[in-house]
Amino acid sequence: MSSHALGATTAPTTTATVARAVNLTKTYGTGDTQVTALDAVTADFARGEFTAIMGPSGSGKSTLMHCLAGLDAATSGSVLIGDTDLTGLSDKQMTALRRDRIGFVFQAFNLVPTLTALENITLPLDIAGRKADQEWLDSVVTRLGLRDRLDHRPSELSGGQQQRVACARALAGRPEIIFGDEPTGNLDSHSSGEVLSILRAAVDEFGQTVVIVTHDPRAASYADRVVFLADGKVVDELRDPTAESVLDRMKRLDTSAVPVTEKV
Ligand SMILES: Nc1ncnc2c1ncn2[C@@H]1O[C@H](COP(=O)(O)OP(=O)(O)OP(=O)(O)O)[C@@H](O)[C@H]1O
Repeated sequence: MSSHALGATTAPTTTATVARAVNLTKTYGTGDTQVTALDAVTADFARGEFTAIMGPSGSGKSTLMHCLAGLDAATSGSVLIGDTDLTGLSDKQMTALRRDRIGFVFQAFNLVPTLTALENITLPLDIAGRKADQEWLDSVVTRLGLRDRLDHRPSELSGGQQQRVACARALAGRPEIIFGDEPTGNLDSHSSGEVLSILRAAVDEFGQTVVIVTHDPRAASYADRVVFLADGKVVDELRDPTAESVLDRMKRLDTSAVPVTEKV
């Protein structure tokens, strides 16, 4: 690993908060069928921190992540990535922001089947017309154990290897923040552990900021902080989680819990 990569900070902005949701509300539908997916959520995500978002099914986890990542627009409230308020950005500006400043890891890997692992990793940079920082790319590929897999197509890789390629793709452009929507949802426990260790290392060794949605207390235990949602509200937060402490909070998570948005 090059000293270039170790301890590198990647975010060009000056604030310690990389992503911020302020009073974020998202409703679907109207009238009797209206659903409030997010109910005035305020949450900060600090640079160099790994956060897991948890909560019962339907509590708004994916909606929150999609709004934070500029994949979905909130009904009211705002989202900031660094110093940029996403509210009011044009589609073109939003596309450029997602491409240049955000990395994604999805449950379904989302690799292009006809491209090699290396071509998949550099695809977002190629589309953006940006040249890969070769030293950075080398350290990411080595750290993720993909050096001898770069010529393989996704169908020639295991699920865990495919997700490692997706992690490398997310890291390649040195984004300000990486979002993972159940990134281990399709993996066995061994491959899950590998991918989570990589996301952990991205924070510890590369200075990245990572936010994942997960249902798995063991996955959440890799994070520095767990934010719990229920009924579209932030209802709890846990620092330095263990699988046991997360499971315990999940059991106690009651939809009537008092929101503690001010803590987040
Ligand atoms: N496109 C949509 N149209 C209507 N309602 C939606 C839509 N997307 C989400 N919802 C509703 O918003 C609420 C929050 O959904 P969301 O997917 O964010 O929850 P979640 O916590 O991620 O759930 P899960 O753990 O099951 O994935 C749910 O009641 C859901 O039914």
